[in-house]
Amino acid sequence: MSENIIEVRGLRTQFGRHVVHDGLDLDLRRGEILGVVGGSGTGKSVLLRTIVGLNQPRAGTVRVFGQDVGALAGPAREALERRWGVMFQGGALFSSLTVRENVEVPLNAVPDLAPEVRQGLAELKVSMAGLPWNANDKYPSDLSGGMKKRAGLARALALDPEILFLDEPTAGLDPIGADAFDRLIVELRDALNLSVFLVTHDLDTLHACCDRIAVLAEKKVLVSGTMAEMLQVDHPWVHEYFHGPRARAAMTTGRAKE
Ligand SMILES: Nc1ncnc2c1ncn2[C@@H]1O[C@H](COP(=O)(O)OP(=O)(O)OP(=O)(O)O)[C@@H](O)[C@H]1O
Repeated sequence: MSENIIEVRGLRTQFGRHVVHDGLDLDLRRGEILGVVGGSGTGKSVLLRTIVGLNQPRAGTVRVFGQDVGALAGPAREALERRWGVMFQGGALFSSLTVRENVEVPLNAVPDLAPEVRQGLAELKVSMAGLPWNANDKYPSDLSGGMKKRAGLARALALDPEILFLDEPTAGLDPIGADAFDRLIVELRDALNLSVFLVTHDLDTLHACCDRIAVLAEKKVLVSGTMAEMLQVDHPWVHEYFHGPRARAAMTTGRAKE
């Protein structure tokens, strides 16, 4: 079995009196694409943000590459953070910067990088994310939703991460755009040896991309496993999710064949 590169144990997160996670355990294995699903508000995005250290848990540990994220500070924490890239919902781009400049932002942290090298690296990532050359000089307001997501992906790839976190990458895309994005995720994983933590509601993405699925419910990861294993789970929400009409459509037709 592959090594766990993320291990979340006994995680508790809460905002005021609202407990989002309680006793949550989760693993991400090296090289896999893990789909994280769950009803609205079950804490998928909060889990992503907690793993990357943007949200402070009340209890539990998050270990990435064997290191306790919460216990690291300063240069050690920055070095760990350079090993992952995050694509937030909607791309979370700086509106006053062009696409290339957005992708250059993480590269600014690399010491002694000549401006033309930084620019060239940013352009390479823009192209790897499947954007045309002329997208480099565009501002986020000039981009379609799908292009914004690709620009966000390019920025997440800027520092050659080993782990890619994707928050609802296909939300709001048309079926053809979403299918292309699914294929891009798999191609990038294969080409760059990435491990991918992918928050999604998209059943087609689960079928097309994910090696394993983790279901968030009842404040924890209720079950995790392959799609075949999910289909055997008889918890009411899990059963409805994986056997409902949309699930049947995703299983029998798939977006690519629509
Ligand atoms: N900064 C915050 N302050 C207070 N509450 C928050 C904060 N961030 C998230 N929450 C709450 O935590 C819960 C989980 O939010 P989260 O965005 O993780 O859900 P989700 O599973 O990603 O939902 P969706 O599928 O709708 O995007 C929600 O009830 C949300 O309102």
